[in-house]
Amino acid sequence: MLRFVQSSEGFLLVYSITDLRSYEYIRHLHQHIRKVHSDSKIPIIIVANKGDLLHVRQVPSDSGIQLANELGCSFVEISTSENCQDVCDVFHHLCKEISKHQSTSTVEKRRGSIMPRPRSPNMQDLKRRFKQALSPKVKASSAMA
Ligand SMILES: Nc1nc2c(ncn2[C@@H]2O[C@H](COP(=O)(O)OP(=O)(O)OP(=O)(O)O)[C@@H](O)[C@H]2O)c(=O)[nH]1
Repeated sequence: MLRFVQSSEGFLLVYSITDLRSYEYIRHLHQHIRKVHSDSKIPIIIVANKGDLLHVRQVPSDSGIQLANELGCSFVEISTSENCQDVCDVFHHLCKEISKHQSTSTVEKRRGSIMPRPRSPNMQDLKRRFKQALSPKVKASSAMA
């Protein structure tokens, strides 16, 4: 699993709204991703599946939203069996987030590689440094006199 997490550029963390344990496991998966990827902005979407099984729901939508906010992820509730378009949309959304993330991190890397130009010394600074350099000599010569 580590190998897959390392080589991935984005994640869909899926739980079932009918299974509280699968929801609780999301936090653990998220921690694992964070350990492997130091980049805190790697795209992660939390997906609540089986949205059609409302009569056996164990996880309210609000809990999913709350968790996603807390972990800084996107959130969507879907039903893979009722609406396969939802599945396409989730993957599409993830791909968009990955490409956005990659373009911003490339810009940041470029910015980081540009060395700041050394500031040329201004006259005030030169005067101050000149005085500083002279002052021990002045003291020494007055002590001799
Ligand atoms: N009603 C409903 N059933 C679903 C949905 N998604 C998957 N299922 C059903 O849930 C069962 C398990 O689906 P799998 O794709 O095998 O997924 P799994 O990870 O093994 O999931 P679990 O067995 O539920 O832990 C299958 O019978 C699917 O048809 C959904 O959105 N709604």
